[in-house]
Amino acid sequence: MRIEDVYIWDINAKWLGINPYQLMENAGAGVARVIEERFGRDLRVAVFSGTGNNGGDGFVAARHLSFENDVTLFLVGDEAKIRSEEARHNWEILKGLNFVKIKVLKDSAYIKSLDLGCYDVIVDALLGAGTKGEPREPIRSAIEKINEYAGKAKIVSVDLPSGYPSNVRVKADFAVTFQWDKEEYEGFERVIVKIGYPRELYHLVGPGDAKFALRKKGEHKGQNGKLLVIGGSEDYFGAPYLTSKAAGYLVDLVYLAMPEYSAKRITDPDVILRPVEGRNFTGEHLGEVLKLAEKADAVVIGPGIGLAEETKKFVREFIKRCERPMVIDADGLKAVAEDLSVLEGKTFVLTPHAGEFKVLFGEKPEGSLEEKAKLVMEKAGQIDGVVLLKGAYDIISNGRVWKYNRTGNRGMTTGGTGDVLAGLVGALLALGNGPLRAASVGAFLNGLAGDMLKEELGENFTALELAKKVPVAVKRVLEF
Ligand SMILES: NC(=O)C1=CN([C@@H]2O[C@H](COP(=O)(O)OP(=O)(O)OC[C@H]3O[C@@H](n4cnc5c(N)ncnc54)[C@H](O)[C@@H]3O)[C@@H](O)[C@H]2O)[C@H](O)CC1
Ligand SMILES: [K+]
Repeated sequence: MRIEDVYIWDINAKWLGINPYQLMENAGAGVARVIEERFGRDLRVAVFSGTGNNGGDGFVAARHLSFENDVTLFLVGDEAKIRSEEARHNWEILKGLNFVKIKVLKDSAYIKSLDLGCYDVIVDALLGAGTKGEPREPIRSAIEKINEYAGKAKIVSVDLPSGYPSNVRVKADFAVTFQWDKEEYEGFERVIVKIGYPRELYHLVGPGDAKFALRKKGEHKGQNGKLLVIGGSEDYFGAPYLTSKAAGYLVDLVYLAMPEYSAKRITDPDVILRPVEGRNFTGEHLGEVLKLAEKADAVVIGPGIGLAEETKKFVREFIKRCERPMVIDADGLKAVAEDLSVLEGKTFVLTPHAGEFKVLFGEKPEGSLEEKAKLVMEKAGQIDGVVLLKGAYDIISNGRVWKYNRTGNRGMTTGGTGDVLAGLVGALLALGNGPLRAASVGAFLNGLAGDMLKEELGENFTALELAKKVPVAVKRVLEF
């Protein structure tokens, strides 16, 4: 688990109804419990809190410790800067207590002259996962002051030693970190306390994942993703259009390569058409379409592309030569099913429904969510890529972990929602997300748009309406 997962889990926990106050209470209580387990009671404790949630954990720990210990809380910084509701809530409680002494150290002048010689334990709740760069004043002076007592007082850091990973960091005896160890942490002992996360959070895709996936990379045109959609045939033009329309809400530029025979049916200015000669894709189009892919950040291939032998060969040849992350969807999956080796060394997401999964891997996913997830994980591992199995609960795996998405409703069975999904996954790849996150968040947004449509129209809506609902779903996520 990485530090970034902390924020994703917190948002997803909130989405499950676990509020940040509970997490902070459990975090602070955990710190207090470990301190008393390790050092006993009747301690003289100095808690140093910053103005972020790391400090908030310190407020909670100070309150819990005050029950059987002598506690002084040093707020380092301006109390007006205490940011989150849950930290402020715990600060206000502390200010109302006589049995916790509070000293506000607004700037480093007050810190340099501090004498901490009388304390048995010093709690470092200055900086945590929200640290950016070298510690700035007055936090920096507080870190240096605490370090004067390393080896004399016991020093316990909340979540991580403040200042980590810079060299100006608290010399803690250990850190009490939350729920799980983080792969970025090293060089200090960690004691892990759980703060109430359910197992669900390992697997459930939520607004936390989506918020991270939707971060815009740059301000200039084209920096926020360019997607190439390859699809359409003499029989279908709607599918690749839906894919392109949906993607257009997330990335700057969408190019749609399709046979000119059906391309003339597309008049939407949001989609940049790149028609190819004839009625279906064939090997003769390979060179020009690979060139188009070079100018894109990601590719979706398959929607409405048809099952002509020549076309399936084109699809396999294209995949073999394409150097961009790809979504392979719909008829493209059937082309790939005939020779999975074309996927070797590629970055890709396959987006089968149960029937296409069977065509690809020879067995239909059956049984409980976990049983299906294990099968998806096994197959994704075999082809070393990401498989998004669409269903009432979408299941996503990269062969090592598995996620599931539970947004969406029966209205999504209408034709074309898979095309919309492929567009969202492709767009998220083009925004720079890895295939697991792109597939997971694509499924989440697709279903969320469907749920928002259902609120308005009931369960009868078209895929084009679904595509047009994407920006509202994105807005809902960013406001969460
Ligand atoms: N799920 C969990 O693990 C939980 C963790 N909790 C605690 O929350 C902190 C993260 O809180 P956050 O507010 O995001 O950030 P910090 O408190 O770490 O710091 C932000 C604070 O500090 C200022 N700041 C940032 N960088 C610097 C710097 N280099 N120098 C000086 N000041 C800096 C910034 O302006 C903010 O004011 C996590 O570590 C846990 O302790 C939750 O309480 C419970 C769930
Ligand atoms: K800390």
